[in-house]
Amino acid sequence: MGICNSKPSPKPNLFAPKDELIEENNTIKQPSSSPIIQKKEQLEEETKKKKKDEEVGKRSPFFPFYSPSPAHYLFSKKSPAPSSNSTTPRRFFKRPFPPPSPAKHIRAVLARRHGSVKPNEAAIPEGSDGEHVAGLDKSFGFLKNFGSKYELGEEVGRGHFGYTCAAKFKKGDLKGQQVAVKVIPKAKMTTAIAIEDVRREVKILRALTGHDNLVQFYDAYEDPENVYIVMELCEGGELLDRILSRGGKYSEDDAKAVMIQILNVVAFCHLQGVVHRDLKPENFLFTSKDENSQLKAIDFGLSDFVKPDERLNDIVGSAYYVAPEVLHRSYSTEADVWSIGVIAYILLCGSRPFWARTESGIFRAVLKADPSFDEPPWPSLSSEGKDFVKRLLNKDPRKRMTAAQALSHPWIRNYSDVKVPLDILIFKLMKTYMRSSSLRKAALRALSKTLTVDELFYSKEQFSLLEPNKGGSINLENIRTALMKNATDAMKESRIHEFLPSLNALQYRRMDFEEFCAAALSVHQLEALERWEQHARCAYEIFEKEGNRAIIIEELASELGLSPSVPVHAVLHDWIRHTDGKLSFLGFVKLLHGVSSRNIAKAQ
Ligand SMILES: Nc1ncnc2c1ncn2[C@@H]1O[C@H](COP(=O)(O)OP(=O)(O)OP(=O)(O)O)[C@@H](O)[C@H]1O
Ligand SMILES: [Ca+2]
Ligand SMILES: [Ca+2]
Repeated sequence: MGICNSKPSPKPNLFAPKDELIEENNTIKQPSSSPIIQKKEQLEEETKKKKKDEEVGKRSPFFPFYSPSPAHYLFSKKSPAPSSNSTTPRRFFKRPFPPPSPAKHIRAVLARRHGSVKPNEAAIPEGSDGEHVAGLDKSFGFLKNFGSKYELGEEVGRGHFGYTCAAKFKKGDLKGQQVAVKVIPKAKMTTAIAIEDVRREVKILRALTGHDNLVQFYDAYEDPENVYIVMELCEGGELLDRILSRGGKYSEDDAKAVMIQILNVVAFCHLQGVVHRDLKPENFLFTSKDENSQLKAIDFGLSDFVKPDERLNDIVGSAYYVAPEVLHRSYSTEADVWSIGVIAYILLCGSRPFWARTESGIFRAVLKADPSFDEPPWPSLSSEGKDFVKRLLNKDPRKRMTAAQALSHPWIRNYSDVKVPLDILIFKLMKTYMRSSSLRKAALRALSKTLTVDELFYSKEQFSLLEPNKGGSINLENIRTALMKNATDAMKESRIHEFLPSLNALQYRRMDFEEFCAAALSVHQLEALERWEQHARCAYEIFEKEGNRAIIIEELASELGLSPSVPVHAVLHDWIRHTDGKLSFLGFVKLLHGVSSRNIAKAQ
């Protein structure tokens, strides 16, 4: 192993069109004025004004991180009034200026969830008491005695769906102990989707709670007016506030410490089959004001369960953090990793990678523009740091690192003793591998032999998490044990059911590390590397010696499982070398990618 070991060189940086990404307006810097509190209509007004100002050559006076929806700040009791000193110091520092990201979710989603505008979905009007809307069942089966157990205190935060208060236990052993309570008014739940979202938020919190970097969930209550989600109180404020209080930038080491915690919890969620869908600095809270305080993921309000082969299609999230494939309506857990890439980019340079004044402008940038790595401070940052961010922000989800892979990236793993968690991806890859033809397995094996020691770090970690026997091999039982060990109680059954059947062949035989490297190898990810061509050439040489054999077109077609409708001679003509009837380099690379009648038909 370790035949190809050239280093990747940085990718060329293409700038976003100037009218979309206006750098000078996209940097986190200290505010020059009191908070700008904008309602949506106000904002549209101001955006228009801004455009006009620019047309006449004036520089916009607005703070760079403009927020199209400031509901959070509008209603926060603690938000400092303009030029007022009467607020608490925390608040003063907390919100001296608008947030660097739109707290709001993508407009269409909000509209749908709140039932305002969706042409083909009957929006049910709110009842006069804001609670009983015809046909909607707003009972959740949660506990009913919230008021007798807790005493609500001051508000600590607010979002689009509810507000969060500190609260205390009224009696019992825990009397006086503080918790946080997210209060979601039932009056706001005006569609079945909105109700289902709350149900799912609680279900997911309940299923996932227990991870160090996930807010501890205690219980959910309801009364005729509200749903109450009781959880641990995080007193250190949002990650967003820390970014702002540092003037927007983190040192590489400080950014790593934050990234490790974010990646850890997200890898965990993905392993459990949950995609968060709203990762942004507002949704990570510090437990205390301490510099080294632990970070916790919150707000699973847009999260969903996703099965291994399933693609989700609803456009959900917050504009600056939304992944391109979400906008294309076909996505899975990789979309969260993109959002982490956006957070990493912001942490390291203080600007957003995709910026525009309008939501559609942001979407265009996300789909088309490459973020800049040329402007300060990027030239002075480590090449590993840049490589890390670029691999999170790959527009092709198949080529993007997973959260567990990101924890294995040299930029992170050399920082401290990071424990790499079990990666959902290896189960997906192994599943595909087990279904592949013997010819493809041989090709993958050849490719895996070209991996460098560095590139094998991740596979080694994953393999050891599957706890091989003394002989260094795994079977179905090892995989079952690892899944059981890593799944939460709520998820055990579903995860086992989702993965084990496809790996059934390992009931009767074992898999050693060498084969595991081939099985758990993502050709798409390797293809994203600068040195892909080299890997492929080296692998072909190995394949020539170890796996290549003369094959006739019909046999190849049946190995590939092509349907009889595919004109095999026309399609596979170049896949076979005419001199000796063995697989050509082209055929080899195609085989590595795996083919199906469908993508062959598409390529025609
Ligand atoms: N456990 C907690 N401890 C302290 N503060 C919290 C806690 N949970 C939430 N908050 C505060 O309340 C705010 C709103 O909570 P959350 O994000 O869950 O609400 P939301 O209505 O779903 O928001 P969004 O508009 O982002 O969807 C958070 O940004 C945070 O400042
Ligand atoms: Ca939130
Ligand atoms: Ca939310």
